Amino acid sequence: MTRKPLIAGNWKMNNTISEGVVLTQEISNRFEKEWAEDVDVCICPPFTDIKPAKTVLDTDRCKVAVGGQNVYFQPKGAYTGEISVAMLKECGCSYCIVGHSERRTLFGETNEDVNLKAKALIEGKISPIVCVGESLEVRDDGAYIDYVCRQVEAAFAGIEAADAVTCVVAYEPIWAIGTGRTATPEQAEEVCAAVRATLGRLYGADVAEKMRVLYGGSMNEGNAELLLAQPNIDGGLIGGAALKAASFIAIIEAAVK
Ligand SMILES: O=C[C@H](O)COP(=O)(O)O
Repeated sequence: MTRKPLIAGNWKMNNTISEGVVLTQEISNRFEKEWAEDVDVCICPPFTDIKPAKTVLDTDRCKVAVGGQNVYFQPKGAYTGEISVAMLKECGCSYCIVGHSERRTLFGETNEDVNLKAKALIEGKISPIVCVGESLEVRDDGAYIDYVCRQVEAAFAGIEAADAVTCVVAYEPIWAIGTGRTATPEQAEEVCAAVRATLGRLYGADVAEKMRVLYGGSMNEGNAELLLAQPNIDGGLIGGAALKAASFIAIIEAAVK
């Protein structure tokens, strides 16, 4: 089956509102309307930039979606510094990243948190982009497939098939993030195929075949085409290369080919 690819740009903690508006405008100007038939595109700016970016895209009728980089699972209350699903929704978010390795390693996010966040997003009709991936230590130990598949199982615990199908999984080996050391297409495909097999065990092959599995980790305009040509890689979660309109657009073009 052919799955529509998703190219998601994770801006991380980059761009003030004014900088974010400029970048969004550049992306919007270069985004060809007909691409939207063949690829879904999303930008995930910092919280402060989401609404201004969405306004630019809406004004241009540009079919690039916006997403959050994180969310808290509680609906409201005394959770200083956190953002709810409803807040993301009102900013126009269609997607939200959960369990990014930077959240897991720098901010102590656990598999259980990721699961709760994914469930809250599903409830709010925002598609979670569930990030999984192993450290270099785990890879060198050789048990990386088991490790990643266990992260997938934990993230989807208690989520029904009808909801799982709205979710995206992003495989991001930590050793490839921001390092310029991309996984080879074969390395990325091996784990993305194992992720899909895990989804198949959880939900059956039909559901697993419909779900999108992305690769992330130093994807750029030079390596995107080969990575995206792999049968189990349905798009990319892009960090550094999403911060320049030209490179982000080149990756989108590689997905449309
Ligand atoms: O969310 C994006 C990933 O962490 C990849 O970042 P990167 O493309 O800068 O390696």
